[in-house]
Formats: sequence, C-alpha cells, structure tokens
Amino acid sequence: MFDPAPEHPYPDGHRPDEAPAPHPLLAPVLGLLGTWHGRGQGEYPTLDADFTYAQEVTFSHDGRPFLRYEARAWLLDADEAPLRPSARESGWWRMQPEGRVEALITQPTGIAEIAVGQAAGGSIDLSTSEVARTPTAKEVKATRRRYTFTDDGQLTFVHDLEAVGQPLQHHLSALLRRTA
Ligand code: HEM
Repeated sequence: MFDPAPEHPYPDGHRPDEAPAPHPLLAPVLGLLGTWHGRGQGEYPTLDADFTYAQEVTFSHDGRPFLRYEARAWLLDADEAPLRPSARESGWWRMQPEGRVEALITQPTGIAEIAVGQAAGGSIDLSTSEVARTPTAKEVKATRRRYTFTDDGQLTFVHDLEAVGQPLQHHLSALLRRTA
C-alpha cells in the first residue's frame, strides 16, 4: 500500500506576528509579508502601446532568513476587465546583515536574475548583478526594482529594464494593497 508522506510540518508564515517566528534578519522586510493585489502601467519603446495590468504578489517565510516571492500579472483592457495572463515570476530573497538583499528570481520567459541590493526604512532597491537566459529567451541585460511599503498596507513597485537593445529605462509601475 502506498504510504504518502505526511503533510509538510513547517508551513510558510505570511504575517510577522504568526508562527513561525520570523528570523531576525527578516526585520527590514517584515512589512512585505502577505499577499498583495493591485494595478500597474507598463511601457517600453519597442512596444506599439502602453499597457495596464493587475497583479497578485505573495511574500512568505519558513523561519529561515529568506523570503519566498511569487508574482502573477494579467493584462487589463480599457474597462479594466482581464485580457490575458501576463508576466509571472518567483524566487527567493536571501536577507543578509544590515539589510543587504541577495535575490534569485526566475521567469517562464527563460530569464533568471540574480539581483542584489538594500532594504531600509520601508524600501528595497534591487539591481541585477547577473542575468542568465535560456537559448530562446529575449535579450535581457539588466533590471532595477524598487519596492516601497507603508505600515498601512500599501506597496509601490517600479521596474526598469535594459533589454532588446534598449538602455535601462522604465518598464512598470504598480500600486498594491495587502489583501491577506
Ligand atoms: C508585472 C510584470 C510585467 C508585465 C505585466 C509585463 C508586461 C509586458 C508586456 C505586455 C509586454 C509586451 C509583449 C507582450 O504582450 O507580452 C512586455 C514585453 C517585455 N517585457 Fe515585460 N512585463 C512584466 C515584467 C517583466 C520583467 C520582470 C521583465 C524582465 C526581467 C520583462 C521583460 C520584458 C521584455 C524583454 C519584453 C519584450 C520587449 C520586446 O521584445 O520588444 N517584463 N512585458
């Protein structure tokens, strides 16, 4: 008889005041824990038109000094109705002393980013130190991400992109609210 493994005994935590106790190195990013929903706008000089999107973002932890990160976006039409699935990515934010962040982020478009940066005072600034691409992925040379969160559950996100022969410049801006 097949004997399935028991349920995972260490579920992720999504709130700083719930089990498991967050690792002390997570202190500068505790305000990110949870699930966020919001909308954003995007542009890039190679695209025919700007676009509007919605997004769900989740940060969780298992008591060790890293965050699990997952983001899923979908495009919206002019009436804000869902148009089609868009970018998604997931990864790990490894927290270091003094709020230093080492992030690994992968996308189904064949891009894997290693980003490094700093978390302090409710904002996190990450810049790629390396980008790896699968053989058919588009050329992405660098990204810069800025996350800013407030105590009342608001998160802003700005994303700059150096890709497909274009210099580093604005690709996305979004405003999200914590929903869980
Ligand atoms: C919320 C997240 C994002 C959304 C909603 C989004 C949306 C879009 C859209 C709508 C396009 C036009 C092509 C298409 O319709 O699929 C596009 C192109 C592109 N995006 Fe994003 N994107 C997101 C995140 C990212 C990230 C994280 C990267 C890179 C690390 C990226 C890199 C690119 C590149 C390289 C192109 C192609 C440009 C071209 O070939 O002209 N995007 N994005």
